[in-house]
Amino acid sequence: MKYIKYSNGDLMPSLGLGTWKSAPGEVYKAVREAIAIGYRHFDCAHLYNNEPEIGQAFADAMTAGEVKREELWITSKLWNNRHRKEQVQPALELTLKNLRLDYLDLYLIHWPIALREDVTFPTKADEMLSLNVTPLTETWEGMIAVQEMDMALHIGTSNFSIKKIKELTEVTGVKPENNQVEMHPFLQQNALKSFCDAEGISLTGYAPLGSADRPANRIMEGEPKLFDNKVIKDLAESKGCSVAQLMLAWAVSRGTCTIPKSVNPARLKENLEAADIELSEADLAQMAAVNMNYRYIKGDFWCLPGSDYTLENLWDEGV
Ligand SMILES: NC(=O)C1=CN([C@@H]2O[C@H](COP(=O)(O)OP(=O)(O)OC[C@H]3O[C@@H](n4cnc5c(N)ncnc54)[C@H](OP(=O)(O)O)[C@@H]3O)[C@@H](O)[C@H]2O)C=CC1
Ligand SMILES: O=C1CO[C@H](CO)[C@@H](O)[C@@H]1O
Repeated sequence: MKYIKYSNGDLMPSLGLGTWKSAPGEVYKAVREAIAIGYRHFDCAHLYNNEPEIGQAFADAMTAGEVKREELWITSKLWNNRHRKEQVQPALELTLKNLRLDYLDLYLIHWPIALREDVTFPTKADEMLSLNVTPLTETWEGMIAVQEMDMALHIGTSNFSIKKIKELTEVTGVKPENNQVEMHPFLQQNALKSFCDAEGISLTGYAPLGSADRPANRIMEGEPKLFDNKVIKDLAESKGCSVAQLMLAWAVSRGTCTIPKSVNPARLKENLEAADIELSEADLAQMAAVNMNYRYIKGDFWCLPGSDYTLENLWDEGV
């Protein structure tokens, strides 16, 4: 396993397990199996509605002596309807209770979007809060406070643009330590990566395999398919690995972290083993050429008519 080093020396395993869409009833088994075969990094979120079951799996694995808390890297995310400064601590307390933990390794602001407290997913503009009313810098101050209380050892953002990261840093003087964004061979995030590399901010890539199990209404007809790409397929064949493994090895080789989701024992193993596949400069150059800045999770679901959220001010620097 490769690791990403934080400024205090903490090490985040470069490959972790995603848990969005891992359904209650199956996520417990998946997490136990993952721990048993060597996963040590788990990506969670309040939104995923499965933190209690994941917490049970952590607790049982620790009781069984399979792993110690300090050997695990556990990330979770603040949902959009708890963006007021004073809401951050109670939101994190609930996540910690559900996950049966005393602290998180990393806590992220899930989206640069603010919602009314009683709304999980908005269907109309008046369920959203303008960033002029609930600015991201206010949410970030709440995140800084929970880090100071050691409830989260590290804090960061998700789905944040360069512009929004700069704004947080300029206003509060505290830089996010990690930004989690969609990233895979079709969306290589080169500008964001150069910025984060220069600033010492680690990047985690979500949907590293293209998120084929996302809700059907989020799948565009005719969208490009990573698993059908000839360059990726040929290179995987020449390396003697699967297409999924090549994409994960690519993410790890370029110094980013990747969090593929699976609830299938064979694929859990296949994905974990990808972290140890070495790619040459020539392999990386071939993969670089596959980029098409294609985003599967478009964020258009936030852009409700009458709200002040648009795709332009969500992504700032473009897709
Ligand atoms: N911060 C954010 O806004 C977001 C964060 N995320 C995080 O990122 C994680 C990963 O992204 P996600 O959207 O789940 O999508 P992924 O790109 O990880 O794809 C998951 C799909 O790929 C399948 N799969 C897994 N391994 C393989 C393999 N080796 N070969 C072929 N198919 C495979 C899974 O099926 P099966 O389970 O049956 O193996 C599932 O259908 C999430 O689970 C979540 O933790 C995701 C989206 C947004
Ligand atoms: O992590 C996530 C999973 O899916 C959600 C959408 O349905 C996203 O909002 C979110 O970022």
